[in-house]
Amino acid sequence: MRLLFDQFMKKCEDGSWIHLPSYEDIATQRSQDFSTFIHAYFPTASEQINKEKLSQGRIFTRSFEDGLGFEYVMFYNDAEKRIVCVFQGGPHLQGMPGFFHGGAIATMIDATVGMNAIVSGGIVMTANLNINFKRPIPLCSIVLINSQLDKIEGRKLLVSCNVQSVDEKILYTEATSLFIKLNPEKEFHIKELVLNSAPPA
Ligand SMILES: CCCCCCCC/C=C\CCCCCCCC(=O)SCCNC(=O)CCNC(=O)[C@H](O)C(C)(C)COP(=O)(O)OP(=O)(O)OC[C@H]1O[C@@H](n2cnc3c(N)ncnc32)[C@H](O)[C@@H]1OP(=O)(O)O
Repeated sequence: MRLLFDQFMKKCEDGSWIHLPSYEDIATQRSQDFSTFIHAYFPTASEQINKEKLSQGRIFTRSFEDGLGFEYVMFYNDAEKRIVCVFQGGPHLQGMPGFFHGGAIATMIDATVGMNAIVSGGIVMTANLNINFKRPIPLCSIVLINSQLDKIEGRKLLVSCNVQSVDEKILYTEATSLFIKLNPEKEFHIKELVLNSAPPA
C-alpha cells in the first residue's frame, strides 16, 4: 500500500494528479457548514435530521477502527476526469469466508465514482449504480478502483469504473453509475472546497 501511495505521490509532482483529501480533512475544516448545506439542498428533510445526531455523524467508510475496515486513498486527474482509489479493506469487511462482502465493494465503488461526479459536477447524488461482480476479491488484498467520467448530459453524470488487482491481471468488478446534480442554481463550489482541503502533494 505504501509503495503504491508513493508511486502516485510521484505522479502528483508535475500537477497532473492530485492527492484528494480524506472526508475527515473536509469535515474538520467545514463541519460548521454542514447544517447550512443540508438546509440549502434538502429543506424538507432538514427538519427530520436530529441536530445532536448530526454532530455525531461520521462517513460510513471511516467508521471502523484503523486497519479493520476501509483503508483507502484517492488520486484525481483533472485533464482525464479520472479518479484512482487505492483500496485495502480490512478483515471486518468479510462476506464469504476469505473474501470481501459485496456491499463493502459496492460502498467503495460508490465512494470513488461519487467523488469523481462531485469534483466534475458539484453537488450530486447517486441515482443508479450497476455492478458486475466478476471474481471474488481476497480479504485484505490491495486493489485499484479506476473510475472515469464518461458523459455529462444536463444534470446527469455518467461515471464508469472497474476494480483490478494491482498488477492489472485480474478484473474483479465492473460498474456503471448515474449521478444527478441537485439544485444547480444553489452552486456550493464543492470542487474548490474539496481541492482546497487537499493535503500537500
Ligand atoms: C459544507 C460541506 C458540504 C458537503 C461535503 C461533501 C463532501 C464530499 C466528500 C465525500 C463524499 C463521499 C462520496 C460519497 C458518494 C456517495 C453518494 C451516495 O451514495 S448518495 C446516497 C444514495 N442516493 C440517494 O439517496 C438518492 C435518492 N434519490 C434522489 O434523491 C432523487 O431521485 C435524485 C436526486 C437522484 C433525482 O431526483 P430529482 O427530483 O432531482 O430529479 P428527477 O427529475 O427525478 O431526475 C432527473 C433526471 O434523471 C433521470 N433519473 C433519475 N433517477 C434515475 C435512475 N435511477 N435511472 C435513470 N434515470 C434516472 C430522470 O428520468 C430525469 O431525466 P430527464 O431529465 O427526464 O431526462
